[in-house]
Amino acid sequence: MSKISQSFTNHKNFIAFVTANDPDMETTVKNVVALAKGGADIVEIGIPFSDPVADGPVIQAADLRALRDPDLPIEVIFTAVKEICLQTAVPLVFLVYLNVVLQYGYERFTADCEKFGVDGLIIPDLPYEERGELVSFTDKHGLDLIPLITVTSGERIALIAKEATGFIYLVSSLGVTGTRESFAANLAEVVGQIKAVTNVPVAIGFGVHTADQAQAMADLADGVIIGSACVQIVAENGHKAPAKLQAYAKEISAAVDGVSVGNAE
Ligand SMILES: O=P(O)(O)OC[C@@H](O)[C@@H](O)c1c[nH]c2ccccc12
Repeated sequence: MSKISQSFTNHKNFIAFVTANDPDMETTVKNVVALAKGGADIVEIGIPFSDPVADGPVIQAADLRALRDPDLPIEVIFTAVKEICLQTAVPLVFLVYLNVVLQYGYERFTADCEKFGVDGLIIPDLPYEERGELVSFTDKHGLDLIPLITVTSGERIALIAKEATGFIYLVSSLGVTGTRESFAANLAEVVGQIKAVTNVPVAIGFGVHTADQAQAMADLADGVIIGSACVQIVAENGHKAPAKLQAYAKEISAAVDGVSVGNAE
């Protein structure tokens, strides 16, 4: 069992997201460590990208801040990962657009993930049909390739779920990342469809920001993912973000931990 799926054993997960190099790499390292200290069970690190099509305004703005230095080499992000791993054992996932991985090269990218301590990848613009080639490399290097499932995918749900490792990222509602007040009405039903074909844990993301919402999502599934709300804390607090993120993670993980594991099984 992978380090990522293991983290769901007997326990609902809070998965946090921050963009790398926002506002700088040193703060990113501190932010990830602070989220883990506050109780985040997994941390997603976003690799900044010039055309983040799945992202709403908050994460787009973070990408712009991170890319003010347009030649940010991926190597710098790998070095930061190594630094993070010296300070915390929290599983790490890269949220990365396909073009970045293609440019760096499938073998080199996945080998470096293994070498520096990344446990999984989420590639929002990688279509299910095109994951085959990459899977041979993620398998070779012990990485989970975490698929996104949307509530509209109908019969595709079973197809995608069956191949998943690590966890399944269930997108709470159509559109781009960013905080919301309501979610697709049939989330429980979709979780049921996924559970019918796989034991891989399901975490729900897109739009969640309050402790109450996090609790409701953890109640429906095995975990909850929060991105834009964390990134907004970074935007508002800059170098002082680590302490604020730690406090926020503490509040969210208390809400998520309060949900008993029997749900959504
Ligand atoms: O920002 P939100 O609405 O809390 O959603 C999580 C999300 O930020 C994170 O998982 C993510 C960041 N960029 C993405 C692109 C596609 C899918 C998911 C993501």
